[in-house]
Amino acid sequence: MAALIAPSILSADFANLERDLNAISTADYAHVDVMDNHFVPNLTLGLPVFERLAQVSPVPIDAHLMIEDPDRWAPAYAEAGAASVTFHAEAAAAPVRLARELRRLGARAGLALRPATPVEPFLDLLAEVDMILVMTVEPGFGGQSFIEGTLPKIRRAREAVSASGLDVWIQVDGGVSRSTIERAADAGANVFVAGSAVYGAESVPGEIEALRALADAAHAH
Ligand SMILES: O=C(CO)[C@H](O)[C@H](O)COP(=O)(O)O
Repeated sequence: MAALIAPSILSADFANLERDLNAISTADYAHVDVMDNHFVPNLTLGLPVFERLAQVSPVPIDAHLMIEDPDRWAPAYAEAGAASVTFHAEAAAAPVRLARELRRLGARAGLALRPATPVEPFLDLLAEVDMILVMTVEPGFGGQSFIEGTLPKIRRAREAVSASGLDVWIQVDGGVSRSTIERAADAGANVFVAGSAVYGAESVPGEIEALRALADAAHAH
């Protein structure tokens, strides 16, 4: 299981998004956080900006929609060119219908869970999604500390995916850094979102490589 690194542009310079996307050209994905100030108490960007990011990004875009009513809005992000669109289980009215629609539009479908949302109700639906995002902080802001209590949930999700024989990715987002990535990888995550750790580093490509190496080494144990 190769570790995939998805730097979050929430920690980029919003006046220089194209430059800061080019800075992560060695990453596997660019993680774009869409926040509506309703589902989370923060506001980032919407479709018009997203469409341009998808056009100029050197790497595929992994959209994380922290918005209400994703049933209505998420398909447009797939149409705008997102390689992967992740919506929140707590916000979706019909998650299976929405995941099927995203796949029909050619995107990977991701289901996100806030730290307090259990994964168990969704384990029978693994065949309907391409990725489970276990939030390792409360969504809304970068720079928070990793919630260690989410590790058992990552582990249970990985065990269920392995038992199913399906290739469902498990992503972690929030507080991922050199000091936490190994524990998340050991618990079974294979896609790692990191905002402040990457964009705050002295060398952005160096940090991407260091995170990837640590996660790969943890997987190898
Ligand atoms: O979804 C998020 C917060 O809700 C983000 O992806 C956030 O950018 C993670 O940042 P950091 O790596 O600094 O914790």
